[in-house]
Amino acid sequence: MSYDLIVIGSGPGGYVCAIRAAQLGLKTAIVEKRKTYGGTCLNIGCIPSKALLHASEMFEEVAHGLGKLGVSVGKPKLDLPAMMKHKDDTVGANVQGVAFLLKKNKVDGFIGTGSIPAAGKVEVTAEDGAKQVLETKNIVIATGSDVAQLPGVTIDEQVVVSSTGALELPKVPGKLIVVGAGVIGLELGSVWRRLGAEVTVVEFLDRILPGLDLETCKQFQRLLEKQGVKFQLGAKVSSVENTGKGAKVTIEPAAGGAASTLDADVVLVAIGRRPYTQGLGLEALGVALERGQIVIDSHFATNVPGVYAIGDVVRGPMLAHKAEDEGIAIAEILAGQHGHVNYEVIPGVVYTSPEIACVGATEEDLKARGVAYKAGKFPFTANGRARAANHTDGFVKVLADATTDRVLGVHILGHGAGEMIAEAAVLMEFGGSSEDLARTCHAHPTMSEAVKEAALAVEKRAIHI
Ligand SMILES: NC(=O)c1ccc[n+]([C@@H]2O[C@H](COP(=O)([O-])OP(=O)(O)OC[C@H]3O[C@@H](n4cnc5c(N)ncnc54)[C@H](O)[C@@H]3O)[C@@H](O)[C@H]2O)c1
Repeated sequence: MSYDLIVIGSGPGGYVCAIRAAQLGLKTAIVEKRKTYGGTCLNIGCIPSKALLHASEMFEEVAHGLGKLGVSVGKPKLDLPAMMKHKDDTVGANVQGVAFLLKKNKVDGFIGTGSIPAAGKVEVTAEDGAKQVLETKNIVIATGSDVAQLPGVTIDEQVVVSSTGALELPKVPGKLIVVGAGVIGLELGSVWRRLGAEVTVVEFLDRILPGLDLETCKQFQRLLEKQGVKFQLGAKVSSVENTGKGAKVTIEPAAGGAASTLDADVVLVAIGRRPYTQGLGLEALGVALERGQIVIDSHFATNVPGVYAIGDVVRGPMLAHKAEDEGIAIAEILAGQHGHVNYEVIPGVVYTSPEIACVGATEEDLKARGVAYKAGKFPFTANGRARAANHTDGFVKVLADATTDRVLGVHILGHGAGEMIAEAAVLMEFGGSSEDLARTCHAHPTMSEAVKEAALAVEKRAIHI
């Protein structure tokens, strides 16, 4: 049998691509190395981390947040195995959901490692070594990314862990050192800090969350410090000595100077992720790579006819929803339609407490590009619903083109920011202005009124401040 499309990798990019292709009538198969579908995101990334982030936030809320609301429940007790079961059940339900969807859409699933011996052929090697070769017109590589390693440091997932091990710790570490103040470090650092660990984040740069709006990140860092997270910025972790029971972490000032050491029970290495292309046979096939990424054109095509790539293995942010949109776009292109991704409007969310959510340009981006802009800001302290819910930390910032008023970026620090950012993404997708946002009726009382007020503030006419 010959397929129209074989997708290698069943993460959010791959499985969404396969489903969309099948919807459009392409005979589609998907190849997955893990025993379950869903890739890093569903199995060991976005979904399990959100289960632990939610559960640990509830734990902290009960411990510190309810008294002020007049709800007295005494000191909460942590049942870590139950919390882990909630996480595992969440993952289980999600991966089964994907298996159901693939079956419903008549996508053939092959469990095994996929490689490409030649254009038009995908070899699947099962766990027991059995091989089969499938024929196909098109191949989409959606093999995602893997943890970036710190040179000379071995991740044993017990003492020195990646995000995978940090989702599975059998007990709360006394001292947790997080290497890297990126999204993973701050999300998983938050989980274990809330459950009782003393958390120190060591970051090479002089700021946290590189790439996100600086003002938002500075205020966020202050909030994390108030929560008890310690930061060493401008500091590079140069080595980690694993003693079996704990670790000694050597830190050097990024600007040079004398090294110091910190002791930890667990060290989380969260210094980024790298495209995962090993074992696909890309070198022999002649697929062009650049800095580990598969090179594609604007239609996701590699230099080898019939071979395409999407998601974390190609350029752009390593985000599940970016991969999903690329998966849909390439499926539509292969079905003869005009699939497209608007890279200007890809939201990003950091699922901490409070959350950070953003879409579009930062102030730093606009300054670097020499774009004249107006900024409107509105704090949650001035929002009635935020006060009622005791969620007054943070603000909304709307950045609009000074000449056309078109919204170029929205940045939110606050409870539920990840949900609130969606209206900004829709507005920007339609090329909306701050005036459009300001004149859109927002329900009262809601946190999202702060988005409208920030839009009003662009023209200095916010009402509630
Ligand atoms: N909520 C989300 O959207 C989400 C959640 C998890 C992961 N992700 C994605 O996964 C990818 C990986 O996340 P991440 O947090 O590992 O990486 P990251 O690239 O976001 O951050 C890594 C940080 O580590 C620092 N660093 C590097 N080497 C260092 C060293 N030796 N010592 C000290 N600091 C060092 C870097 O300066 C950087 O700030 C990212 O692309 C991220 O977008 C997204």
